[in-house]
Amino acid sequence: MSSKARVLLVDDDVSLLKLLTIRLMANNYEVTTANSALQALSELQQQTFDVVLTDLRMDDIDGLQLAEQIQQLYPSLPVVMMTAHGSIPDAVRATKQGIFAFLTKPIDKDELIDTLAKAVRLHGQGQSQGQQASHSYIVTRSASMYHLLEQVRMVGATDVNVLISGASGTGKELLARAVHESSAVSGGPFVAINCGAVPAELLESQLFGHKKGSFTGATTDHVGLFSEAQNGTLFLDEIGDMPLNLQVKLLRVLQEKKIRPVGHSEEIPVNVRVVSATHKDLPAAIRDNSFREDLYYRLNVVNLRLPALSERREDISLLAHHFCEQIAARQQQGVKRFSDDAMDLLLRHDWPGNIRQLQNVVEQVVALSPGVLISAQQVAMALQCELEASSPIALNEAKRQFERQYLINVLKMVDGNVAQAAKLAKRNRSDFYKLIKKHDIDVEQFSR
Ligand SMILES: Nc1ncnc2c1ncn2[C@@H]1O[C@H](COP(=O)(O)OP(=O)(O)OP(=O)(O)O)[C@@H](O)[C@H]1O
Repeated sequence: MSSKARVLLVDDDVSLLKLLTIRLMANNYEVTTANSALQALSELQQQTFDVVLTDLRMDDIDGLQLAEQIQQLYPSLPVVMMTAHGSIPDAVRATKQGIFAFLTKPIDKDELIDTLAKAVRLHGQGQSQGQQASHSYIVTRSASMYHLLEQVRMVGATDVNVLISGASGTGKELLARAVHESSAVSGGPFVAINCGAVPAELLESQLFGHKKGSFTGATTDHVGLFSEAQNGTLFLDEIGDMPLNLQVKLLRVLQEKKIRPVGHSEEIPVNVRVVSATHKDLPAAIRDNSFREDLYYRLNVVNLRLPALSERREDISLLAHHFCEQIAARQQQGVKRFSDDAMDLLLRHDWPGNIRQLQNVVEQVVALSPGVLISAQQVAMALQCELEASSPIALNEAKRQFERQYLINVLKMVDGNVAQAAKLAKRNRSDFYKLIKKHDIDVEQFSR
């Protein structure tokens, strides 16, 4: 993203727009112009800004009404108002409305630059309207997310365990990082594990470590993730998938703040903040006895619920633009933009896969758009592909995919040693070889 502060300049006097643009660009601002309040509101949907500089008197919607809208939609975005000489009553009204400052025309160059610099610095510490200073990587303009980030800031000051709930792709890992960043252990490591993606029999050693020779495949000592996260945060994603026997062990670790690596006789003290997340309904899992109630209360001292993207539609355009900027920065290209029709399609979509799905769609359309402007047709095609990709697959195909992933996970754990992998999977070696062959897996890639 650009390091220049971004100004949205609004005036229906085109010659003044030109003059101020030159002045601001000469002072290292990135300027976008709008010759009406309506155009300004449309720019605000497409892009992020650090400050809005607007004229008071305009034809359709005047500067005060525009400021009112901005305050409702982007409460942290400062507005600086330009007024004609003599219109002080309006200007006073403007200050009362919480407008950052007013400048009297003809605009004094030094006062202009000075005021804008203060606005950018003081309001949002240089963050754009979609972001909050302390969580600059969480892009949002939604009131419910601001509320959530405020809760993150508050729990950050404590050392309580936090459970994040939310559908897949809503940003649970990002929020867990935000908890870590705002905590007293932010200088320590942030270590994440997806409890659902590791075979149950290996999860214990992944978490607590093991001693060489403590089980088949344990060819070296292994430092577990709790030790890796010492004096930092351990993020247990998909905690609802943790097997019951391990839930008991985890509960003990949380109570006693000590771990016992597999095969070790001694316990090791640990100082780790645990943040966990799930897309499952844990109270329902407690009712059907697949999740322990005592562990639930230990983990869920504070619950942070991430809303689905469809519950914060005001974030769609902002996130879409944010992802375009990320791609541009990564590929060192100019930023592509959505046509109005294309944005309309994004705004009307339901996003069952949430932000991750939006990110995929933006990646696709940016890659396939020949010009700077992304068309509605391209968005429609990408959404159709996503729909096809997310339609349920046949049971046989699902089994095949699971089996393949299982084999890969087990082989990874034992650095590609087929004999050990076969033992872990409780299969004889030749059966295991047949499975590897069936799935066309290259074992070599797992050996160190
Ligand atoms: N508010 C946000 N601002 C910017 N990027 C976001 C935001 N929320 C999510 N993302 C991005 O969307 C992607 C998905 O987010 P993340 O992995 O945190 O979701 P998740 O809920 O943990 O997903 P899953 O349940 O599939 O593990 C990531 O690339 C993340 O960086």
